[in-house]
Amino acid sequence: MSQNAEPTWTPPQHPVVVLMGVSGSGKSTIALRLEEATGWDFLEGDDLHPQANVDKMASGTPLTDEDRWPWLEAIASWIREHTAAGRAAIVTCSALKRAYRDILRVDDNVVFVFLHGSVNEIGTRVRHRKHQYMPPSLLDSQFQTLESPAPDEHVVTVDVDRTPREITATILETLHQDPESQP
Ligand SMILES: Nc1ncnc2c1ncn2[C@@H]1O[C@H](COP(=O)(O)OP(=O)(O)OP(=O)(O)O)[C@@H](O)[C@H]1O
Ligand SMILES: O=C(O)[C@H](O)[C@@H](O)[C@H](O)[C@H](O)CO
Repeated sequence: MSQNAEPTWTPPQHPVVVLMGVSGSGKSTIALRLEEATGWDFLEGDDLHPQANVDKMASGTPLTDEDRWPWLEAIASWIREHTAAGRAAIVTCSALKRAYRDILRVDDNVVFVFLHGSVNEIGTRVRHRKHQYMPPSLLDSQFQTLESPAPDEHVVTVDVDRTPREITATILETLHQDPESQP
C-alpha cells in the first residue's frame, strides 16, 4: 500500500470512501467486504449509469466525457447527501480522470482509494469473469483513459495483487477502523 496523504493525515470521522480504478480492478468485491465490515451505506456507482451508457459499453464502445458527466453528477449528489448528513459511506466509481474525481470530491470527508494493478493482472481477471455488460475488450481504453492520482490528490493507493481480505484490511486500517471486523 502506498498512502499518498501526509504522514500526519487522519481519516475523517464519517468518511465517504470512493473505490476507484479501471474495470475489473476489484471495486465491487472490496466494497462489499467493506460494507459487511462497517455497515456503512453503499452505492454501486454503475447502478446510476443511464441505459444509453450501459448499451454503449455493451456494444464495445468506450464512454466519452459527455457520457460520463451526468453520471458523475448523480454520484456526487449521493455523496453530498451523505457528507451533509455526517453519514459514512462507500461508493464504487471508476473515476478514471482527475476532472471526474474533482466532481466527486465534494468536501474533505471524501476519501479516494485507488485499486491499482497491471493491465495483465486485471486483464486475466476480466477474461475469467462474467459481467452483465462490460466486455474485456474495453479494458485497454480504461487504461488509456486512466489518469493515475497525483500526490496532491491525497489518494490512498492499494495494490490489487493480494487477496480481497488483505486489501480490505489495509483499507480499514488506513481509515482507523478495526480490520478484525471483517466477517
Ligand atoms: N484481490 C483479488 N484477487 C483475485 N481476484 C479478485 C480480486 N478482486 C477482485 N477479483 C475478481 O476480479 C474480478 C473483477 O472484480 P470486480 O467485479 O469486483 O471489479 P470491478 O472493479 O467492480 O469491475 P467493474 O468496474 O467492471 O464492475 C471478479 O471476478 C472478482 O472476483
Ligand atoms: O467510466 C467508465 O468507463 C465506466 O464506469 C466503466 O468503468 C464501467 O461502468 C465499469 O467498469 C463496468 O462495471
